[in-house]
Amino acid sequence: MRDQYDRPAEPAARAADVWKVYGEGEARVSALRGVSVEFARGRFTAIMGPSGSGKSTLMHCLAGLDSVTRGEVYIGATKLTGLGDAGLTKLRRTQVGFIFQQFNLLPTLTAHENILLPLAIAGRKVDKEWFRTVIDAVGLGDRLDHRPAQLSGGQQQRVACARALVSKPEVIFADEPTGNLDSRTGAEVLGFLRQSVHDFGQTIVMVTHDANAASHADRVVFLADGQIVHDMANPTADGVLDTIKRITGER
Ligand SMILES: Nc1ncnc2c1ncn2[C@@H]1O[C@H](COP(=O)(O)OP(=O)(O)OP(=O)(O)O)[C@@H](O)[C@H]1O
Repeated sequence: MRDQYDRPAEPAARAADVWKVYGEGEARVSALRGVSVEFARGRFTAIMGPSGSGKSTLMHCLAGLDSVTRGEVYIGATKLTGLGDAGLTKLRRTQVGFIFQQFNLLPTLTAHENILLPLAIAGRKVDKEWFRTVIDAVGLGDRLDHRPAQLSGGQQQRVACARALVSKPEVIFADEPTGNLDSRTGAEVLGFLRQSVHDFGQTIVMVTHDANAASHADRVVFLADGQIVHDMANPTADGVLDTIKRITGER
């Protein structure tokens, strides 16, 4: 079945009763305790919660960067749990895009080369028209030959956004994408992420501590102590702040 945008109807990513336990004995930590959540296609979702609530663990499990102790994870129709290392590597290369707080660009490569690196590694052909569309959207046309050190933080993060988008992944996972940017530049990057959801139907899941950043999303999922404690549609910064205060107060 497909939806009105001709996208498959299943969620872009899904966790079903996921548990993640680190360590043993005295050092045992249950970072995720029975998390079930679906991320609809073409939506921008923020994950929030106090420090240590399991946000990064959930993102890493969803992206196939970490294994789950119990439960199941899907990217599109692909079940990650049970895929071997080779299968997971292929999935991460073809179906998942990443945006990190520290940009994670290779310093010796130009913006152009950085953007195309994941496709080169995966041995995939470049769709030139799509590449142009992405470059125009992030507004990097005149910076493509620059190396990261010759770009501002905001420009570097836009290169990272283009790198994530160019392979048309099922989901882009963004880990504190504005954490290293001032508020104006951060807002530009968030505006661009929002636009890629609206214009290209991209699915984005973003971990953030910033209520203002979360208010750019369609939905905010709140974690506390490894469990989902609240799910908010059409968030406002004030609504997000109130919820965070309530969750922190209840702990
Ligand atoms: N590799 C690991 N080994 C042992 N414990 C871990 C490991 N990774 C995370 N944890 C623990 O799991 C819990 C959840 O951590 P996680 O990093 O997912 O939280 P978070 O919400 O992303 O926190 P923050 O906002 O501080 O980044 C914490 O108690 C943390 O100490």
